[in-house]
Amino acid sequence: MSEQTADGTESVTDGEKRGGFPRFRHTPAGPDFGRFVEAMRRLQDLAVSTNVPDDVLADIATQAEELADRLTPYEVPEGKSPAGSNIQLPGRGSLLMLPWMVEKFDTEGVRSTGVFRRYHLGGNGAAHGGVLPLLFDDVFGMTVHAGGRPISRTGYLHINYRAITPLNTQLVIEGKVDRVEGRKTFVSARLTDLDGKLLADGEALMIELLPGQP
Ligand SMILES: CCCCCCCCCCCCCC(=O)SCCNC(=O)CCNC(=O)[C@H](O)C(C)(C)COP(=O)(O)OP(=O)(O)OC[C@H]1O[C@@H](n2cnc3c(N)ncnc32)[C@H](O)[C@@H]1OP(=O)(O)O
Repeated sequence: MSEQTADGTESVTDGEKRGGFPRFRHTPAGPDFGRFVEAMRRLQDLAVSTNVPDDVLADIATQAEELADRLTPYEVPEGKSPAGSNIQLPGRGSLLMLPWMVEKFDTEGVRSTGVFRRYHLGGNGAAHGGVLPLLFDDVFGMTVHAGGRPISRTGYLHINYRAITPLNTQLVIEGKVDRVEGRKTFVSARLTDLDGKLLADGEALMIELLPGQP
């Protein structure tokens, strides 16, 4: 059973095993949303890879402020933006997520492919170590969802960095459910290059939320 709330989400009763999570409706991305997100990603890449003369930067900063001012009137609550729920877009349309494409999403697991970009640089051409847990955690969340398990939160996340993760190189991550024990879903994933070389692997415990848990 669920109830409609004022902001259009549905609050869900205990029996639906969603903890305190509201049920959000999918917000479809319009025809230019993917283009917008990719343009923002280019800006992120350039923001960390350019050294702009002061006089030019003053003008660019003004333009960036103007762009933010144009977007501000359209702010919406969590779950009401196209960002995050459009699986046909890189990173499901979320600027936070790696711009990877989901190629497989079913009870056997999740497979996603893509590249780490300049924005994700750690040092000496390799991806920042902190970006990999973001990728793994998101794949684990999708793996739980694709596996038909209830809304869960990450209890722990363990990553083994097996080799340097290169930028601008097509890579693959595959996640699967290993076992289920009551509220606990144990998941694992492997990040490889297209030749199958293992770059990182990880495992996590995803815990089903109890009624009312945030
Ligand atoms: C197209 C659309 C697709 C959309 C896809 C969506 C993708 C979204 C992707 C986003 C995904 C992002 C996801 C995110 O990033 S979620 C954000 C990161 N995670 C959190 O913020 C979680 C914070 N923690 C909590 O909220 C609570 O601790 C929870 C709710 C998780 C459990 O607190 P609760 O009080 O309810 O439970 P419990 O403490 O009785 O424990 C229960 C059981 O678990 C065992 N246990 C607990 N912790 C550990 C541990 N560290 N190692 C080993 N075991 C552990 C414990 O022993 C017990 O076992 P047992 O005694 O029963 O055997």
